[in-house]
Amino acid sequence: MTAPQVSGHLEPQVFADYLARTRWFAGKGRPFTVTDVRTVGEVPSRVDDSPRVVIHLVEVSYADVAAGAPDAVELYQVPLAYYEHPENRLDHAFVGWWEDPEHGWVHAYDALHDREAMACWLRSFDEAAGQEHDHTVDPESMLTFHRLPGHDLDREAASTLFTGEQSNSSVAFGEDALMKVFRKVTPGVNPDVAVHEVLTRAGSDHIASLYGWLDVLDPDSDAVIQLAMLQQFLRTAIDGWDMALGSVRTLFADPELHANQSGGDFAGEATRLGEALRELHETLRESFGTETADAAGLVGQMGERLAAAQTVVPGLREHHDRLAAVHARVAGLGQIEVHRVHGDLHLGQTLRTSKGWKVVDFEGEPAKPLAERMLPDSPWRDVAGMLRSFDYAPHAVERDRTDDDLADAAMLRVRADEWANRAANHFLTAYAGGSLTDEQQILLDAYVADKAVYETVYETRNRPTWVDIPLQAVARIGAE
Ligand SMILES: Nc1ncnc2c1ncn2[C@@H]1O[C@H](COP(=O)(O)OP(=O)(O)O)[C@@H](O)[C@H]1O
Ligand SMILES: O=P(O)(O)O[C@H]1O[C@H](CO)[C@@H](O[C@H]2O[C@H](CO)[C@@H](O)[C@H](O)[C@H]2O)[C@H](O)[C@H]1O
Repeated sequence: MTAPQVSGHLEPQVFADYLARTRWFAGKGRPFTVTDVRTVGEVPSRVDDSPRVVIHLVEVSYADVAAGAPDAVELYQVPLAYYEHPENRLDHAFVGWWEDPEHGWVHAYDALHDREAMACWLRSFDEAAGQEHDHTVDPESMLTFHRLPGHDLDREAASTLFTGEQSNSSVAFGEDALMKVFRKVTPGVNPDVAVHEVLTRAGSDHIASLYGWLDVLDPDSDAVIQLAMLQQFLRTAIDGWDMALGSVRTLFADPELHANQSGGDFAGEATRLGEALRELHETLRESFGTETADAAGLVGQMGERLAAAQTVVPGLREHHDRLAAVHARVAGLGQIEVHRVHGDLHLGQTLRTSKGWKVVDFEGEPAKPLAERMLPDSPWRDVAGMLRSFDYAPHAVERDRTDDDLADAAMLRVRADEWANRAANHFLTAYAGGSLTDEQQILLDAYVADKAVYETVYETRNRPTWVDIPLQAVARIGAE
């Protein structure tokens, strides 16, 4: 079976120009060329007046690394809505136009911005229901819409594209469902889909249930590529990061009060978050099983990560010995338990709903290769991620302040530490069911160090003005 060809002139430069304008393209700071544009399928279920919705995979090659390096080539998904005439309402999502010998003039727009195009997508998911859980809607295009049983979609729901800071693109369908379209795609299973499928089947209370996903058999790699995921829309949920910032702002508004006296005290939520993570890890253990890993190997990996990070963030060098000493204590633990974990947990990946805390986005750290993100790891990696987030929240509020009253700033620094320590203590006690054992503390300290090092690289590359937050944390590690 061959992929359907869109004839005409799909100029790579059209896609290069568009990628450079998007939030989600991760190669904006690098010298890149679009080296291939593949058409992998057309979303079916059109009705009168709907556009053709054609899914393209755009291959991007980078000139700043040697050919063959892991990050020398990336693949991005760009679904386009094809119209015969210009659609002025979609000017902001215009990608390009060309003359197609078969279909005449094509005016192409990013399909995620277009309600007509998204309606085709939703209908395709809806039509996949009732076929056990797996139904090839259009064998010609090799696109497969999968559905899990248990939820009837609202077929008429209108789409709204999320506008937040995201590495992928999310579209809400009314109040019913949320579709995440993966932008940077990799042949093979996407961990977000895989983990959500298992946790949904296990009935976990701490995730948004998976309703379905879309994949395609890519003729070039001869592998399945997962393109999108449809899940429960937690429409009334509040982002954990926003909640934490709100709590800190309330504390800072009246710095005479201690964190435990503040009206916005976060301790109760931190406790509930700790309980939620404990239950989530239990379900992950039961569903995926556990293994043991050699602690010395872990120390080696952390050391390699630190060495690589120092080339990006030279300011880490002066902290190397203290960080390495914190890592080294893990070696004495022999074998440690590992299993499937979240892998990149922070407050921005948690949502507070009326039914408790939910965790989203199981893709792992975006910078890691897919194969590495699928490996089992210690649950203390997730715990450490949350502790780092508790440190970030007050410092993020502090850095936004314009008030230069020094006495006040010193007081706020005390309150910032108080807030972070209080949240961490409540979270840890709830997670561990009491005090940590020596072994748990050693693992936690090492993962906190490892995460802070990762963050210095992440911030240097993505938000250089934030890098002081993890650098200050690194300076404290092993020094107390
Ligand atoms: N099921 C959901 N219901 C409501 N909001 C969600 C849901 N899943 C994610 N979100 C919101 O969308 C944002 C982006 O989701 P995320 O999965 O982290 O995307 P990305 O992979 O692009 O970072 C999250 O920060 C969260 O606020
Ligand atoms: O959400 P992503 O999977 O894209 O995670 C990446 O971006 C996060 C920032 O959006 C980054 O998190 C860091 O900043 C957070 C505050 O914005 C803070 O709460 C986290 O503790 C801190 O690590 C994350 O590391 C990165 O992988």
